[in-house]
Amino acid sequence: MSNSIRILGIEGTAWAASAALFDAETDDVVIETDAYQPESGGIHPREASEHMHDAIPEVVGRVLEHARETHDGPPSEPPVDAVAFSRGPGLGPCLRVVGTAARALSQVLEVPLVGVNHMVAHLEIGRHTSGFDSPVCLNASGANAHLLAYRNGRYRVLGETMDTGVGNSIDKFTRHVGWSHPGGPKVEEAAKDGEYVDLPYVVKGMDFSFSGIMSAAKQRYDGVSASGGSSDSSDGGVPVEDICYSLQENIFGMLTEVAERALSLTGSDELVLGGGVGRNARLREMLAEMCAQRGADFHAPEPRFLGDNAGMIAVLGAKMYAAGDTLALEESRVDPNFRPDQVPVTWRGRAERSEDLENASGDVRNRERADEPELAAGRGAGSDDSQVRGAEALVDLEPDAGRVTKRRRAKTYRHPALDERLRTERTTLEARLTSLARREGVPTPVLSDVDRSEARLELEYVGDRDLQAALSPDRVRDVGRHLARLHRAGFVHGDPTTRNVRVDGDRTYLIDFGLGYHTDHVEDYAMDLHVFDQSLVGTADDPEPLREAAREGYRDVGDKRVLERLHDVEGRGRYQSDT
Ligand SMILES: C[C@@H](O)[C@H](NC(=O)OP(=O)(O)OC[C@H]1O[C@@H](n2cnc3c(N)ncnc32)[C@H](O)[C@@H]1O)C(=O)O
Ligand SMILES: Nc1ncnc2c1ncn2[C@@H]1O[C@H](COP(=O)(O)OP(=O)(O)OP(=O)(O)O)[C@@H](O)[C@H]1O
Ligand SMILES: [Fe+2]
Repeated sequence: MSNSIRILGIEGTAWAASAALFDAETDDVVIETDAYQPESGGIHPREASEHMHDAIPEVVGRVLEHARETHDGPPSEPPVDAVAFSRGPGLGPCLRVVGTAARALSQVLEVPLVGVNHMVAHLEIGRHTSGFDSPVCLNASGANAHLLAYRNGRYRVLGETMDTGVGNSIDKFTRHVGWSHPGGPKVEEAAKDGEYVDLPYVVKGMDFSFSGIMSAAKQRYDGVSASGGSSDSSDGGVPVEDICYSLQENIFGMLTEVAERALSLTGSDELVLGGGVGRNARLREMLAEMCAQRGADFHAPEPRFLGDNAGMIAVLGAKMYAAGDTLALEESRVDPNFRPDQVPVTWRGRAERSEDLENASGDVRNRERADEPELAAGRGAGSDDSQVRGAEALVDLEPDAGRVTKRRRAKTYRHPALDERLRTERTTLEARLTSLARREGVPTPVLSDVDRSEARLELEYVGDRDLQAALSPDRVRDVGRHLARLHRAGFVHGDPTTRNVRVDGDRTYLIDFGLGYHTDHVEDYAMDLHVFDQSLVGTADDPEPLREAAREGYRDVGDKRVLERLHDVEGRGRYQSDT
């Protein structure tokens, strides 16, 4: 391998026609971007692909010219070592233009082709610029929103949006109020003059959904109450700046909460942010504050690396190229539904620590660690044996007295009104559903005291370990049965992870019902099971037998329509076009 790698990156999944040159020796990234601006409405796939068709050759031409000017070798040598391009996810018509351009360039320049997953690139650019070794990543982009963490050769999706991406949701609201695309920056600007109004807030384990909050936002703007009736104020609706402010508080509060839950579940103390919505200062502020309070490190790349850009494609392309991860022309098809967990991660570890890339990184701290650390059970910073810090609460453990005290402390990153509402609601629900579950034959701790105003619960100490530390098919099957019993009784747990199950020999107890709620929708039951399934995938070395056991247990007691729906939930491609 040569002692310096130079990669031409090409991006064009939706709106950014972009090319970049990454020089691994100097760590320089030169990016040329030509943005597609719809004349009205959101992104039209056909118009966007026409933009790619015109703009990609131009941005590539400029970057190649720069590559030639800065190339040391003889003019007969190609000015770059490989061409990297976004293979997906994205809009099919756009991806095809980019794929065709990349293939042609690789043939003309006689250099290999590297096919990059755009979402993994959003993550890896943060890992590259921070020097973090194994961070949790929050991707907050237009068409996506998800949490990723590395485990056993893949980036696992720990949690994601159950409907549209975060940026697209915001853009739909701004279209409704007549603002031009993209809406995100306009919401950020308007929010500066806003005050807080109540809007829905939906997280399910580490998954979340935006559809409810978005339709409520539109209705309140229009002056229609959620029940369909009277006006919100005399001039028709809630002032738009109040809605923008509150949208940011709730949506970014949700993203920050799930990010904290992912840090807690994985035991990681590093978070990176990726995606265009990451340009929002309020989102970055919330994430930074949450991390500071947990004693975790937070990193957001500079703005040019957050929104779609070819720089991130070139940087990940260089790592893949160094690992020998190139594509033959005949297997270089684009994939509009390319999920990040489909990508075999070839470049981490030995290949990445090749001298070239090691020297190239601006900040090399943490790079020396011997092996890839596995995701570990996390007890949170500063805890000792008698106190556990969960993602939400501080739990004092008194096993000898057979008692635990759980306090939901204020989260200062959240708006105080929202924080108060969530803590009271969840404490009340946890008390009610913990008892209700036991009546349905599901082992849970007995509740001895509740103080709603202090968001404090006193509960029986149960089990001697978390399921996370004692995974077995029998126990997991038991949990499958428990969930089916709850669902038969018309409610969900809301956060059934391997840390919210306590184990005592063969017996398994469900704890932490604060995200539960009453519902008769098959979709909600399937989601509950999906959260458990995701937590098995996120924490077990060999999750398959456990996932099967969970389904078996559920099948013993529950409604098979829920398992059928689970299959749909899992198969749903989350990439949705914006139109
Ligand atoms: C697959 C790919 O095409 C797609 N890319 C994408 O969505 O572009 P990206 O640049 O990551 O994000 C654009 C979104 O980012 C939002 N955005 C940009 N600046 C913002 C800001 N200051 N506040 C809030 N949202 C912002 C825009 O409104 C828009 O919805 C993706 O990564 O999901
Ligand atoms: N009743 C109990 N008996 C024994 N241990 C408990 C009990 N309740 C909680 N714990 C311990 O404390 C940990 C955190 O509790 P809990 O899940 O209720 O808090 P949390 O902040 O909601 O956590 P998270 O949101 O991360 O799931 C549990 O994983 C478990 O190890
Ligand atoms: Fe993107």
